[in-house]
Amino acid sequence: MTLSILEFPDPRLRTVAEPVTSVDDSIRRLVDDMIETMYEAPGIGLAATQVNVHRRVLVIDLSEDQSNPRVFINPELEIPESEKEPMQEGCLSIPGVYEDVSRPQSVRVRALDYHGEPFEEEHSGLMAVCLQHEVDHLNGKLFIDYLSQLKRSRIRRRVEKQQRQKAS
Ligand SMILES: O=C(O)C[C@@H](Cc1ccccc1)C(=O)SCC(=O)c1ccccc1
Ligand SMILES: [Zn+2]
Repeated sequence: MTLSILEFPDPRLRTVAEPVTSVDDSIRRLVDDMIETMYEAPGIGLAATQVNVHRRVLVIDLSEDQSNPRVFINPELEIPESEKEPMQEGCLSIPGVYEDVSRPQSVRVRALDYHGEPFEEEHSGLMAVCLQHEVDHLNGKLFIDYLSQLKRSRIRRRVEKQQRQKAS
C-alpha cells in the first residue's frame, strides 16, 4: 500500500532512525510499501523516516522505467575525501523546491539487502548523491540544511504559505 510522506517543516523528519535488528517479513512489507510509495510520488529515492517509520531502511530506483528498485538496510557510507560537485536536488518531503547542493561524487556503501544479506558497493554520480541524500534523512537531515540560512528561511516561508493555501 502507498504510505503518506511527511512534509517539511514536520519535526518528525528530524528523528534519527534506529538500526534494524532483524530483516523479517515486517521489514520486507515496509520495503514493498516504500517502493510502491516512491513510484507513485514519483521519486528516485525514499527513506523510511519520510513515511514516519524510524528504522534505517532506504530504497532507490534510478531506472527510467521503475524497473530496478534497490534496497539498503542499515546502510553505512564511506565517503572518501574527494572533490565536491554541485548537483540539483529535490525532496519528496519538500515539494517544489529544487536547489544545487555540493556533495562528494563517489561513495562506498555497506548494507543488508531485502533478505538480510550483507553487501558492499561503490557508486558515483547520481547514485552516490542519492545515497547521501537518503542516509541524511535517516539521520534527521534535509538537503536544505546545506543551503544558506537566508535561502532556508525563504523556503520555509514559501512552503508554509503553500500548506496554508492547501489547507484552506
Ligand atoms: O526525498 C527523497 O528522498 C526523494 C528525492 C531523492 C533525490 C532526488 C534528487 C537528488 C537527490 C535525491 C527525489 O526523488 S525528488 C524527485 C526527483 O528527483 C525525481 C522525480 C521523478 C523523476 C526523476 C527525479
Ligand atoms: Zn528527500
